[in-house]
Amino acid sequence: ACTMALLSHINELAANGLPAIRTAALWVGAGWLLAVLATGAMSQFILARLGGDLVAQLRLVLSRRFIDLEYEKLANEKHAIFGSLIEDVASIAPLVLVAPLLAYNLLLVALYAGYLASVSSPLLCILALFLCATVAASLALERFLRRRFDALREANEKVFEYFRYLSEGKKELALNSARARHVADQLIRPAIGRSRRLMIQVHTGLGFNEAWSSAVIYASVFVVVYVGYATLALPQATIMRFVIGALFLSGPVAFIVSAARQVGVGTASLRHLQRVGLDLGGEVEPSAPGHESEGRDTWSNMALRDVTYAYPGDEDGRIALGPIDMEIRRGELLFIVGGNGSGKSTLLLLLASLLTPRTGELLIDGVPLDRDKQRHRRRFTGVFGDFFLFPHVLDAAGRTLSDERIRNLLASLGLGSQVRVEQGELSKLTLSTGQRKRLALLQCYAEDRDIFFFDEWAADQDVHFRDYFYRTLLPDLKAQGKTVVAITHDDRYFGLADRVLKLEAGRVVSEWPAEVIDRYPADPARSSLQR
Ligand SMILES: Nc1ncnc2c1ncn2[C@@H]1O[C@H](COP(=O)(O)OP(=O)(O)OP(=O)(O)O)[C@@H](O)[C@H]1O
Repeated sequence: ACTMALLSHINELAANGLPAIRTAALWVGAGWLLAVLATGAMSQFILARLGGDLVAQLRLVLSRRFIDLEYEKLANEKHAIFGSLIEDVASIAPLVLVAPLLAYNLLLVALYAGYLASVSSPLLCILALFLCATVAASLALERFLRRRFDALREANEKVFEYFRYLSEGKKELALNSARARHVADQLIRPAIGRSRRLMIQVHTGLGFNEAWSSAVIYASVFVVVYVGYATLALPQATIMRFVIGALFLSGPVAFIVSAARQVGVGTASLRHLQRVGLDLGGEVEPSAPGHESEGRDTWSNMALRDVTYAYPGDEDGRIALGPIDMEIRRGELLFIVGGNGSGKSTLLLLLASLLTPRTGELLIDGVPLDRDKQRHRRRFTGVFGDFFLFPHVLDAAGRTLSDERIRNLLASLGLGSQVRVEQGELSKLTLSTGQRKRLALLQCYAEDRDIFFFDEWAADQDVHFRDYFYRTLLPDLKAQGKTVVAITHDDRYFGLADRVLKLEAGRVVSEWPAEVIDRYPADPARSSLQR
């Protein structure tokens, strides 16, 4: 409104010349200018706040969606999803920020159009024809470029995947210059080349659109002047007022056209997020409440019946596990053994309901686990083969463990002198692989859930600590009533288990009960076992 008033004042002076009291015209002009400045600054402040709020909300929603995303989805689209964390958030943020500015500029266009209608409706019709041509061309270009934007998004994903090779394979690349050259020349260079080509195509299209739009605006002003004099025989003052107004209008129109850039990149990222299962729509529900009040969990038997599993990423649909029938009894110490690729880790993920069986079902005390997977998952704590360490030590309810308790655990795991703790946060996670596994074990003790699982936990431990793990820690857990499922290749400790389940090519080939394990293998240390 202030800009409109300033425009009207300028037009008045341009058409009629200065009034008798010249200083009055000056003060009125200065007043409107100040008003434009003040309201402009205020609206920018409001827009900045709105933009900041929108970006914060976007980040919150995305992080919540990542947390809610099923592991199964993530496991098979790791690169795509990590790419989303980096690229999509970066390109959706400007899209979100541009939205209020678009609204603001659309409002300005509507106001200027209203003003121009009051000057001359026939001239506004001519201008509108040109603007419609610009909008139609922009929309057609958007449709044309949409596939290229998606292709650019995919090409960037490939580049990020190869960048990961650089950071995660740094040691291997430093040792092997031939591989480093292969990664640089055969992988990264072509991927960057493809991304560059697409980027040039997309941005040339957008640049052409911007150049076309400003040419159309100038053409429209030219035609307005020409038709105004030649055909409509309008007075000079009307044509001048209209031309000045049209030039004011060209600013917001140019902004709207140039916003197509952010909109194109941002919407390609939105489509990518949807493709990988991260829909930004809907509300962010508050975090699931603690489960301290759930009461005692009384399960006594957990079974897989006729279960098969095939990884979705596996194109030939190869069955990774099954058909399999097995059970876990509450309070037992179960070892799962078998060769590489026999399905041990997959079995563990199915038991914890992190993977969903393709056929068959998981039964808890004979009842199929259909709903409330979260509740079932809360029964488990453990160390995966590819575990991740968090610095904060939390109990099962998500409360920080006391520093004193953590220090005791660190000391019992032989890490007292290496890792310090302050307000439940470990000072250091960059340790040797074996030591990091001990920290992962510490987290399990902190969580203290019903079922402890270990995926070849002891493989990286020294002889002393491995012995301590099998002969002291596991029996202690069992004595506390915990159920322990351990994947292991350490056959000299098989005798400690209640049962040993052997897998081969995804199937259970043998199950040794305690009596048989007692005779196998011959272990001189067995005599010292409690059993
Ligand atoms: N993410 C995956 N995508 C496709 N196939 C997979 C995936 N993870 C495992 N597999 C396949 O599933 C089968 C079982 O794998 P799993 O990791 O369960 O074996 P494992 O017994 O734990 O092996 P290891 O002793 O080497 O850890 C294997 O044939 C493996 O190739």
